[in-house]
Amino acid sequence: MLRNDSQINMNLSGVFVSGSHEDGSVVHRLEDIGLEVGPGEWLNLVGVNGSGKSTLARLLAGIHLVGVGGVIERGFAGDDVSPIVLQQPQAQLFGETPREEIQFALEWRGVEPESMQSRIQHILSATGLSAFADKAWDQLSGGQQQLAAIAASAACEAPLMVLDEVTSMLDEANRQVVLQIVKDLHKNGTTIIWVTQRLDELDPDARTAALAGGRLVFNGTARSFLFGDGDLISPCEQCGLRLPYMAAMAIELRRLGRLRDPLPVSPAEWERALASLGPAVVQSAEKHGEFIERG
Ligand SMILES: Nc1ncnc2c1ncn2[C@@H]1O[C@H](COP(=O)(O)OP(=O)(O)OP(=O)(O)O)[C@@H](O)[C@H]1O
Repeated sequence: MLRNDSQINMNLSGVFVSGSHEDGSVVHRLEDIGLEVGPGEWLNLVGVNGSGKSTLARLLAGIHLVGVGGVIERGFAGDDVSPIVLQQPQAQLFGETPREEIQFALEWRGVEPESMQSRIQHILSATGLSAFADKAWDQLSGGQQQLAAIAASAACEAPLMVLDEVTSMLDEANRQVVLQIVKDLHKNGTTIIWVTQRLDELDPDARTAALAGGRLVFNGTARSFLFGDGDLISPCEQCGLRLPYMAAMAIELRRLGRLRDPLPVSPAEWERALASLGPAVVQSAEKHGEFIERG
């Protein structure tokens, strides 16, 4: 394991990233970001398109960006660039096959040759890529290439891993595979930065930071991001994001006096909440059933 034992938080203060458009006008990709990330945390990054999620994700991974200013202390994550998986895997593949990709990642992290083969086999099998391990990229689908990029990053077992909308091109089965791998890494102490547009996949208690126009506009739990603290318009809606169907239903049921705070978010919480409601509500929820079935 290459984990850094340091317990020092990662800390960003007054961070900005500015650039310029082709016509020379200045664009602020990030402005005045103050954010702390502790070792072992899971931090969701959310926001509409162009709000600055990918820029912040790259900064947190330790990638140097042109036009950056402010204070960035990487604490437990150390000085090395952390494994980062992007939405478009093609942009980051170095090897010619999934096996090579994973091997390159392990070599980059300085893993001893003796443990390399077992780690490669383990992650190939966990991602369901064993049968495709030695195929060239042009024989693999976009989703399989994405899985290979995730496998290579996960195999590193680094103190921090950044995933930028990595499930957007995966089918439901592979999305679940990836979520499980990342959850297992998190359980073993890896800090996770999870950029997502899928608000229905947020764990209710996971810290969630929301960006709007390059600024950090919310930093709290996913539950309070979705429902607010008695606000008329929830932080989620204030950011211009649409509430997931189930969250909107929970708010409506609260308005009707059928549910009380804390409102349910996870499938397990919904099962408990639905048990206390009448069959009409349950049928309506089941019509939008994927969420319930995942429980
Ligand atoms: N290389 C770049 N140079 C200059 N401006 C950039 C560059 N990359 C992104 N931007 C601008 O910075 C802002 C934030 O972009 P970023 O990709 O971080 O947003 P995002 O929230 O990840 O968007 P999306 O959800 O569409 O991926 C946008 O206004 C974008 O146009």
